[in-house]
Amino acid sequence: MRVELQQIRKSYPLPGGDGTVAALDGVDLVIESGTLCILKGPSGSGKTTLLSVISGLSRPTSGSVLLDGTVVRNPLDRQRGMVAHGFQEAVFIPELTVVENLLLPALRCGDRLAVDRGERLLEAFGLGEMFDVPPAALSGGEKRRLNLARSLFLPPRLLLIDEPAAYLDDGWQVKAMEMIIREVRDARATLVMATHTPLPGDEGFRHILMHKGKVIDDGTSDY
Ligand SMILES: Nc1ncnc2c1ncn2[C@@H]1O[C@H](COP(=O)(O)OP(=O)(O)OP(=O)(O)O)[C@@H](O)[C@H]1O
Repeated sequence: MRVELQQIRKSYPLPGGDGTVAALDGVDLVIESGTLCILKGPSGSGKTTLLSVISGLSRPTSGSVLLDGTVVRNPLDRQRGMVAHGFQEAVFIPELTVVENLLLPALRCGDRLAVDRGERLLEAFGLGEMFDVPPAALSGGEKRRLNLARSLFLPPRLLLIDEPAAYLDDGWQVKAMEMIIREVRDARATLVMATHTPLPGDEGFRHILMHKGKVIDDGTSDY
């Protein structure tokens, strides 16, 4: 999926209602379909906000988001375009088990192939013994792995991940990155991952650098 951002601004009210802070300050960016990107920049530079705006979880104050050339205005438009995200703080349904949380999109159709794929993904993310426990019983790293598995379950055309390494030990950082890259390449999807630390296996990625709400290097010159 091709992503195009035109003059995106996002402001938040300052605490106390005295003015606003510009989390995004006029971002123009084009990411061609199938590109694997790292979004870098210091804490507070706007990486999470940018991912939220692309995913539709947050509306820009002004500017346009185009997916495959079409302006999108709400999360449902994105669902049709298969946008998935693995943000740091995952929300799971507490009454459902781990495997049910992952399979939720397939439960209604009961498609056996989808169920097999979901179970394989959970096993690949080291959750093979955890199918039937509630998400509350998982550790921080296990929850993170469930969240990543869930973001890959319906092969996305655009995958947005905030801090993929968060809560993962070194071994799982490497394995999770391998899995993400393999699935994204198989699906010929576009990948944007925000991080301020180098990620294992990110060689050959396009590196986009943010600073104070702006893209200061879009990574096309050395890509
Ligand atoms: N909901 C919010 N309300 C008010 N200000 C916000 C909100 N979300 C983000 N901000 C502000 O917008 C700016 C950009 O934040 P953002 O979380 O996008 O940065 P980031 O680059 O992802 O940072 P980090 O690497 O620490 O996660 C920061 O100044 C932050 O304080």
